[in-house]
Amino acid sequence: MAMSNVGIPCRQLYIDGEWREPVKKNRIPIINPSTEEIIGDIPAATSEDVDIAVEAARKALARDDWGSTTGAQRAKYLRAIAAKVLERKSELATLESLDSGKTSFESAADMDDVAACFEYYADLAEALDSKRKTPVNLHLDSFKTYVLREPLGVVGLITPWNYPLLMATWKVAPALAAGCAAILKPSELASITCLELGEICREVGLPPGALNILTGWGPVAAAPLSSHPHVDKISFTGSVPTGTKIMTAAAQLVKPVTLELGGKSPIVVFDDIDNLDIAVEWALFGCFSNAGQVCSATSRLIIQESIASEFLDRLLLWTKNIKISDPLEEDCKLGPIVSSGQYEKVLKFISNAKNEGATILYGGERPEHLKKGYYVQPTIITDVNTSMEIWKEEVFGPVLCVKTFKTEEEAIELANDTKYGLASAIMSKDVERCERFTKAFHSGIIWINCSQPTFHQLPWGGKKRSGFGRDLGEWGLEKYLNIKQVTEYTSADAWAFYKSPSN
Ligand SMILES: NC(=O)C1=CN([C@@H]2O[C@H](COP(=O)(O)OP(=O)(O)OC[C@H]3O[C@@H](n4cnc5c(N)ncnc54)[C@H](O)[C@@H]3O)[C@@H](O)[C@H]2O)C=CC1
Ligand code: BAL
Ligand code: NA
Repeated sequence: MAMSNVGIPCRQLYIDGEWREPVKKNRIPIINPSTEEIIGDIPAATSEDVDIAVEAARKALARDDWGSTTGAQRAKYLRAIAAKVLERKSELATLESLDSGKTSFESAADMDDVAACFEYYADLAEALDSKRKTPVNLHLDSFKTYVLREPLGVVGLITPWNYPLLMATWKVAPALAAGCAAILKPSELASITCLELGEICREVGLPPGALNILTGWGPVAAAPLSSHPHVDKISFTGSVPTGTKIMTAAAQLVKPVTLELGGKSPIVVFDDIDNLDIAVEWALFGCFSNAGQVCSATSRLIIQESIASEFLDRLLLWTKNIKISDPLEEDCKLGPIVSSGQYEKVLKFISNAKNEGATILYGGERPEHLKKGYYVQPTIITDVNTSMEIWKEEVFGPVLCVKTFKTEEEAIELANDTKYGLASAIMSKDVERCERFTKAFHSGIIWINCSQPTFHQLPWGGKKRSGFGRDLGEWGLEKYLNIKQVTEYTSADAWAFYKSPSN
């Protein structure tokens, strides 16, 4: 097994620019999914800590050192954070792998993306200064009007474990760029790197309270954010049931939410593709990267009947070639599932599929050479029908289900046959067909001749049960801004709607 000499830092909650022990002093063990061993612990916040953090955030907004900053000043903090992430890249990537089971390659790529995302929102923060006040010309002599873009206020950012620091960054970077004060609640299954973000913020001198980081159990440490009267918005990435709870709690206060939830995304492969292996690799990457724990994973392969048999043969060869190992081992391409709970859940999906009559073409079990750790073989399931659970529900593991089609109409019907609407992919060399599918797919993200490449300049989010609102790009910044109209009466004349008593 690959050994790591990176120590797990022991941290407290990051509140008001300092490390603070949680009021109830509880901690949660950190489990390395590759060894099943406890490798440290994280603080477990409760509603008492949430109250303290919200108060710190409110004070930060009221103080000049954060509340009156220009975008250019905030950009300096964001760039300093990006630089520190890169400085600590190798250590942070190892911590991410130890905590979540991500392969070292994927963790390192995440850290690059984290730094690039902070840099990107630094640019947008600077650009905000010239857009902060936009005059609107009504062509009236008696009125002067303009629109202000202001920070929305205190925002609660609740994030998952599949890309722990990256998903946090997708929310933290734009929230800080906008000038909000934020409370980040990462997943209890993988919080280490998010706590290190606290240390980085402390080191770069981010004003106290601008970002607070509370680790802990969702219902205890995150739910109070959704129902807190002084939290102005929730941005969430995670499961549909939790998203529903957050929206329900927030609705009581008419608090805006952004929800980035699950998916069961299709990848449609046509027989006109030039190169089978290239398409096979995208299908593989689309469902097995990050061990399939990707909200946008293209976990339904919809393949044209005429090439199905040849395609599946190649897919099988490529799948057998995937190195499954401790995520820190060189060339590892598939690490463990994040936790025992998620591991059991994935295996249950596979056994349910079998019981419902599907065929496990490959995988479906623990790899023989790995006796410990939450490892699942990359799994390909055929003989699937559209009423089966495996066709309908998000697995969040390396499990691909396959269906064939004959006509374009059938393909699009199968692709959209889902309650989710996050992403859709098409593989075809017919440009017009790709355009037709781009229009016909019911989702927020379309991939043409690829699956999963994600760029922080582009909007990220879905429709239907995959949620609403967008992370990333300029859309990811807008949602942390309050749009305020200002209307000034500039005439010296009376308004003269009422009859003046002095006449
Ligand atoms: N869209 C995505 O990227 C993700 C989807 N999922 C889906 O969710 C399934 C379950 O994974 P979980 O870790 O249990 O997801 P989850 O949705 O429960 O967890 C995500 C975040 O929500 C928090 N949370 C939990 N209960 C909460 C509550 N009542 N109020 C506010 N926040 C709460 C958690 O602490 C965590 O920070 C996965 O199998 C997968 O299908 C999970 C992670 C990411
Ligand atoms: N590609 C990362 C997006 C996600 O799984 O949330
Ligand atoms: Na962990």
